[in-house]
Amino acid sequence: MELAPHSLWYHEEALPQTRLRTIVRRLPALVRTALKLAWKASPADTAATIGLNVIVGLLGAVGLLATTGVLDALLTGGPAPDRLRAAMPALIGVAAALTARSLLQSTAAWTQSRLKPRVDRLAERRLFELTTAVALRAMDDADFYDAMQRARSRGARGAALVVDAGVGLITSAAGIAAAAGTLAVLHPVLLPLLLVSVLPAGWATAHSARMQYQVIYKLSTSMRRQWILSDLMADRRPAPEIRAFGMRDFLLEQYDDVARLSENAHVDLARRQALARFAGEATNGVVAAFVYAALGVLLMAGAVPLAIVGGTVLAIRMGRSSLSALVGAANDVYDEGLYFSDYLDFCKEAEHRTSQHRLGLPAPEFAGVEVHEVSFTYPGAERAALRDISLKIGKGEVIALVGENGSGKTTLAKIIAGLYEPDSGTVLWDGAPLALLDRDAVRQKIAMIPQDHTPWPLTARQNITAGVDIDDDAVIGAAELAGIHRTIEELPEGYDTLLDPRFKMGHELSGGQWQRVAAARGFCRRAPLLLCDEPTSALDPRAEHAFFDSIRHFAETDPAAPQAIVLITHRLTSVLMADRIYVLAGGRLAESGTHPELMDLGGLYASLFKLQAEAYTP
Ligand SMILES: Nc1ncnc2c1ncn2[C@@H]1O[C@H](COP(=O)(O)OP(=O)(O)OP(=O)(O)O)[C@@H](O)[C@H]1O
Repeated sequence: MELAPHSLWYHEEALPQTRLRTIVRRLPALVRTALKLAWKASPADTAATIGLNVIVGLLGAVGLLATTGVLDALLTGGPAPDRLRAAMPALIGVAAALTARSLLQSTAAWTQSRLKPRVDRLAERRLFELTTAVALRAMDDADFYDAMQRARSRGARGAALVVDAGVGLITSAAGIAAAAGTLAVLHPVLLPLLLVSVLPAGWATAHSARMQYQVIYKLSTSMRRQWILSDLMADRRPAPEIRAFGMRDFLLEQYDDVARLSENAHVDLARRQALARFAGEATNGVVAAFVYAALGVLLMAGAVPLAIVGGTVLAIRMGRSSLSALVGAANDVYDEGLYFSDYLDFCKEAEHRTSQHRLGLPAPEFAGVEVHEVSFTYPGAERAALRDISLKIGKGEVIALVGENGSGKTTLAKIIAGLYEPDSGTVLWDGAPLALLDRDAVRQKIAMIPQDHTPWPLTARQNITAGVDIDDDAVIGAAELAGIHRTIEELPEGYDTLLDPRFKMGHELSGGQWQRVAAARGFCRRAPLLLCDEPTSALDPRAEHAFFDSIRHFAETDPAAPQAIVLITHRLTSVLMADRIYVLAGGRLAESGTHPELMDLGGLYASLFKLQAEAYTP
């Protein structure tokens, strides 16, 4: 399979939200949102950081005015000792203002650096609250996946960086206000000149940030693919297959393809950014020279008294550095704001895709599930995975879903479990439409042994309880039922053994053993409806037989046993005892009935069954 056409991994479309004007308009809202997040993370540190930085700015003005006072006293006529004596109070003022400024600056830096990890954690936590709650369908949507990747890789970190830049913006604004106040007293005409002098560099940095964001946006799919390939090449699970199939060169080629795309885009970006910087710096130098020349002319023309000259120069320098800091901070807010906007947009979209159905609760007694004319198509898929499916699962029944690969069995099970919402048709739980019920309450009534179970990097016990508070007896009971109790007991730390060899003391299980752990996780739930999606595909025949025997025994004897079981399997001998068998073909319901009825029908089921039976006949 060829996986590398660039159009698949590279977004060519325009990025309207990166226009400078749009972003400048969004700046206040971005800073406000980031500061709200900072406040939530730590009100004390946020208040201290902003308050201290504003005071630092004001102390700068006090220092400037005091310096002008010192110069004024020193440059006035009279004997030197008298001038020095007259300058003393202002000199003490300068020293006090500078010392207090430095101390407060260090304290502000400390409180600000305490904020960052807190905001980081809060933003990331929010992201994962949403990624674990969005409707499963969103996870199949490539656009949503890209947005999630952008929010994860840069966006969440952007929150703390926007907070930092926002604080920088406030700090430099306070510095400018201080310098502007001082300049207004000394010579106000210099202020607009200063503003003009920093604009070229400001434009250059904002422009290059925008170019960088555009490249990262366009590369987001290719970067995601690059990470996936990097993970595959440096992970232990695919390692045997890579070697056995000699896939190394092929994978490296695939990697080169996307990595080179990224490399070329970044090299080109570096060139364009350098050009923008050169242009900005060159213009900036010319404008700065003009500003100082204008000041020189004013001084020579005697427009400003000599005593004010020193203070004016210092105020210009302070104003200029504060303005550069302001442009820098605004640029950082803009730069990080682009990523933070991605994060905020993703959170909004994810909230939108998180369905909260809280209109009612499913009845405490399980009465049954009815699927009525359900159709479903995966996002971006051309063909429907399910078309007009209707079936019933009654209390006390074992229902089997069979059919060839891709016929829609797993999709149907996920719809019954409420993991996907059908495009049309309804699923009725105890007579009530699933869409109107409280999702969490419904999910507590369902246990699932999925086909694609996850080997969680947790202990054996946690792999079975899946985070639910369940007593040891129930855990052991479920493990016994799944036939994995003895294996777990023999592990070095028993149920407390970490099941992941990537960590020290971690232990690996075989494929069949993992499947039994997944089954134990399903049994442990003690839910009225148990959905088993090929629960024995990795088990040997003896184990498979024992597995179904123990489920039957469990269902007949244990009050905590499921009241209905849906079994998906390709081993048709396992469904002989089912109360009803539904046969799917190409997403449609082809046949239904008991085993004898379907055999009499002589249709798809009968032919599949005979085919399997023949395979065991010499
Ligand atoms: N996440 C997905 N996104 C898009 N299409 C999907 C997704 N999962 C399954 N499909 C498609 O939906 C159809 C039904 O798949 P499903 O997994 O339900 O079949 P199945 O009967 O369980 O197959 P198998 O016996 O191989 O497990 C298939 O054509 C498959 O390609």
